[in-house]
Amino acid sequence: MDHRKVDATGIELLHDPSTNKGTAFTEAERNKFGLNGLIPYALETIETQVERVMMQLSHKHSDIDRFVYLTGLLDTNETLFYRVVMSDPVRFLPIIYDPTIGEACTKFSHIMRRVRGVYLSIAQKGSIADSLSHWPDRDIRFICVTNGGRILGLGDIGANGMGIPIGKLQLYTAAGGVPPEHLLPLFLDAGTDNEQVLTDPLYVGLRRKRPDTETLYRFVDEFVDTVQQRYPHCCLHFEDWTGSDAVHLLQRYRDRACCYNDDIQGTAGIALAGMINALKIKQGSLKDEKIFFAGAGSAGIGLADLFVSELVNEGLSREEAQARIIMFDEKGLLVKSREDLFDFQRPYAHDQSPTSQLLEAIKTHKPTTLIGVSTVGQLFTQEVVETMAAHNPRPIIFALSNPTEHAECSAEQAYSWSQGRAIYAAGVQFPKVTLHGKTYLPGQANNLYIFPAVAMAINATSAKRVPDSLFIEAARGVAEQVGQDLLQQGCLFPPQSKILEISQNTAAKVSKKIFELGLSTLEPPKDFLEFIEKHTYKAEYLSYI
Ligand SMILES: NC(=O)C1=CN([C@@H]2O[C@H](COP(=O)(O)OP(=O)(O)OC[C@H]3O[C@@H](n4cnc5c(N)ncnc54)[C@H](OP(=O)(O)O)[C@@H]3O)[C@@H](O)[C@H]2O)C=CC1
Ligand SMILES: CC(=O)C(=O)O
Ligand SMILES: [Mg+2]
Repeated sequence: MDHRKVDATGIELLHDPSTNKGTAFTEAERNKFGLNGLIPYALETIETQVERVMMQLSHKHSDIDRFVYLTGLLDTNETLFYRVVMSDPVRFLPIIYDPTIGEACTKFSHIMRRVRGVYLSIAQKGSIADSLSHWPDRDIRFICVTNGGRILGLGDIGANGMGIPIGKLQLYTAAGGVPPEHLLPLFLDAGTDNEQVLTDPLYVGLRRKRPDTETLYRFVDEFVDTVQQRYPHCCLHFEDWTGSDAVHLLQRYRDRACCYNDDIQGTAGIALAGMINALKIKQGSLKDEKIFFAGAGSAGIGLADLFVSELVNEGLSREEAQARIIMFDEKGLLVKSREDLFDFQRPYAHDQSPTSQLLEAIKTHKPTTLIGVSTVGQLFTQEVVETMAAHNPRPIIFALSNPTEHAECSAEQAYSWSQGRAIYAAGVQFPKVTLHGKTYLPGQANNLYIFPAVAMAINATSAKRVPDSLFIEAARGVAEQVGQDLLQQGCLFPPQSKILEISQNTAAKVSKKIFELGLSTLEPPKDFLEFIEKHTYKAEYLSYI
């Protein structure tokens, strides 16, 4: 058993979830650390403790109850929490993450028991350094930060959105093997425009409307500067910001800080992985795809930009690549004559006639791929899917919006409305579908395959920056781990039962790229997988000295 030096004793040791082992403290530890009398007599193994957790979970009747129970476990015994979750990722990822986390966020202020992470409010602007200094002096390597501006497809839910950084960082460990002591979830509270939230008597955030963009960005500047001073090796992970802020803040910091935006870059990575494998199924090439995006926000733009980069890698000019992409938002097609577009949307506004009708736009443009990043559940109606199937022998349809009720169409709808011809994936894991005797296995096109692996690579290499090319590498790494057996059933992504192993393989590839790009000052390892494995967290109790 590996050793760990601890300073705490007695109750303090038991009440710190990162040191607590409960009934698994050994006799020697009980004697040495003043634990006798504080723990029942039995000396248990972690396996027995897992058995007890599973038994308690079997008495819960809904996923939100299981979420609350597991959150309580994390607050009590971190090692046991990760041991349970990592023992069966297929069962537990949908509980601690998407889709249950969507419900947990909407109820965040109501189900809250113990606070987790750091909350910095714009009301305390000017004193961020002081507030951040209250967090224990730890080697923080990653901060996942949101302002709750666009949580999944749920819109602005203010401080209730803190559930997302907490959940994303749990996946860093459970799916990517990044040690939990390096992780800090953080909420930048600049208010909310959501009236229902503002008038909820139990709401835990700042009760005021969001400020103008300039005021918000000055607040974020102060935050980024403070983090760089206090945690010089920290990578900032931006998550679920309002679309235009997400894109603009990434542009603002990407060249001067180690940071990335998961909705923009991580989502693009998983969509590219899906596309690589969809093209294997239809035996096509990316150059021949005409890609239609329903949604032109942070995820849509991130995907479009990464596809363009990949097409440029394949020899197309940037303009030729951009011409293969059509975008459609709440107001309709992105066309040159529109005056309401953001700078980052303009490259995708073509010289076309405007329309606000999705079906009409799809009929006119006859795309080969349709990607939903609109936040709008059921946007892909039967007619939309049938039109895609009428123009394409194998239409590619990705319904990426989360959680489940926000998916643009379900797996069953996509397969049945296309007579089983759609190559389909969604942001959530839909169950398999049997149609006319054939079984289809929809994959989960979720950035969960990308951000834990990229984070692990950044952690192991101490990378200084996080360029888009790392996400292209991650996409290739994920795509190549999907066997022919899965592709034959229409599944574009690797099995989540092996998520840690998959992330390690992906991280090995990404870390090699980090060294090639000169983004790490460490000595490159001979064996990248072994290098990643050495950095991987194991949910095992250490022996305390
Ligand atoms: N599967 C995954 O891994 C991921 C999934 N997502 C999901 O993608 C969705 C979008 O995220 P994100 O891009 O960050 O959000 P944004 O708010 O930045 O963008 C949403 C976009 O959808 C457009 N839109 C709204 N209503 C419609 C409509 N009826 N028809 C067409 N477009 C519409 C908006 O237009 P306008 O600006 O005009 O309102 C905007 O362009 C979310 O539901 C999120 O859960 C995000 C990241 C990862
Ligand atoms: C998965 C994710 O990041 C989102 O839906 O925003
Ligand atoms: Mg997100």
